[in-house]
Amino acid sequence: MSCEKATFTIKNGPSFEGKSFGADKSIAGEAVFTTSLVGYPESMTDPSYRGQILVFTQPLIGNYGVPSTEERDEFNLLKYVESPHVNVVGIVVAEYAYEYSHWAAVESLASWCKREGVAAITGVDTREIVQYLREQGSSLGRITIGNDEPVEYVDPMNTHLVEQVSTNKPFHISGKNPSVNIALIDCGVKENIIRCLATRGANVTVFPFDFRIQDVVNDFDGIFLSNGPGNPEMCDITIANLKELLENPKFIDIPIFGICLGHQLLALASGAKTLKLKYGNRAHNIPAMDLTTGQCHITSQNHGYAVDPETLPKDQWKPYFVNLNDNSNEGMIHLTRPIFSTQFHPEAKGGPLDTAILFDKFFDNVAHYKFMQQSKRKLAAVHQLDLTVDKLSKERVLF
Ligand SMILES: NC(=O)CC[C@H](N)C(=O)O
Repeated sequence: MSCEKATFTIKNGPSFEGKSFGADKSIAGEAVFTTSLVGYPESMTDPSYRGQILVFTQPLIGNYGVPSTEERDEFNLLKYVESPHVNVVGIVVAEYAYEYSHWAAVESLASWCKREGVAAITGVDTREIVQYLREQGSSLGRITIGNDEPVEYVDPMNTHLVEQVSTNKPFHISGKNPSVNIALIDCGVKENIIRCLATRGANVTVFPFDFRIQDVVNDFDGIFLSNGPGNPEMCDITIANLKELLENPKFIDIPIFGICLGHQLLALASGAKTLKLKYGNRAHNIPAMDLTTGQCHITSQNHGYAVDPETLPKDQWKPYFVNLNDNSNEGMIHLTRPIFSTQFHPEAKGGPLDTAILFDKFFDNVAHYKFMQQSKRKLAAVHQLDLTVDKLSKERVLF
C-alpha cells in the first residue's frame, strides 16, 4: 500500500495534509459531509452524490471492506450497492482502517477506490473540516495527490449531472407476484428504491429522465419519481414533462410518489421554488415530523437543495413533513389527488426503516386507482351494449 502524501483543500479555506489511500488521481468537486455511521458502500454508489467529495464524520472508515458490486438479487438488482459505480469523486476520512473484516467483503475500500478512480485521503481532522464547511456553507474542494499540480476547482452543480446517471433506454424489472405496473422516471435511481417497489408486487418500467411520461400514463397504475444528483432546476425537460402530466385533466387520478430530487422536481413542476441549503443534510438520523399525524420519524437523507414550502400553491398542495432540526421542508402532499413526495429517503439504504410505510401508502393509492380504472372500463363495456329493444334477450341471461 503506497502512502503517498495527499492534500485536501477547501476553496477560500484551509488545506489539510494526509495520506492517499485511493486512486493516484487529483480531483475537484463540491465538498460535502455525512454524519452517517455506516453505509459507505451505499453512499459512495448513490448517484445523488455524483461529482461530490464526501467527508465522513464517522472517524473509522473501511473496517468492513467493500461487498461485491456485481452480485444481483432475485430482481436482478445489485445486491449490496446502489448503482454499478462509485459516484463520489473523492472521499475524506479521519482514519482509514487498513485491515477489514466482514462476511460480505470481497475487497478493501482502498482497492475499490483505486479501481474506480476515486481519490481518498486519510489522516486529516474531519471535525475541523466539518466545522469549516458548516460555517462557510457549501464549498468547493479538491484533493491533490503527492506533488501533482492542483486541479482547477469545479462546481458539479453547474452541470446536468442527471443525464450522466440516468438510464439511456427504458428497462424492466419484474416484481414479486406482480399485481401493478409502475413507471419510474430515472434521474439517478438507487437500486433499493426499485427493490422497495418490486418486493411489494410492482412490475417496474424504468424510463430515462427526459422520457415523455405523459404519453404512456395509460399503460401504468402509478408513477414514481426518483432521487438524483445536482441542482433540480437543471432538469428542465423532466419538469416540463411533469407539468404537462399534472395539468392534463385526463391524468387527474394517477398516483405519483417522488423521493428527494423527485420531490423537488414535482414541486418545481407545480410552480413552487427550490433553494440551496447552507450545507445540506446528509445523515441517517434526521428527525422529520409528519404534519398530518404529529408523529416524528427518524430519516435517511442526502440533499443540498430543498423545496421552499412558502412557494407551494396553497390551493393544491400542503407541506407533508418538516425537518425538526432546521425546519426545512421534508415533503408535500396534494390536497385532492393521490400524490405525495418526500425530501428524505424512505428506502433508506443505509438508514432507518421508519418511513418505509410510505411505499405501502403509495401502493394503497395504486391499488385503488387500478380498481377504479377497471370499474370504469367495465362500465364503459356495459355502455357499449346494444340496448335496442328488439335486440335484447327476452329472458334472464345466466353465465
Ligand atoms: N438524494 C437526492 O435526490 C438529492 C437531490 C438533489 N440533488 C439535492 O442535492 O438536493
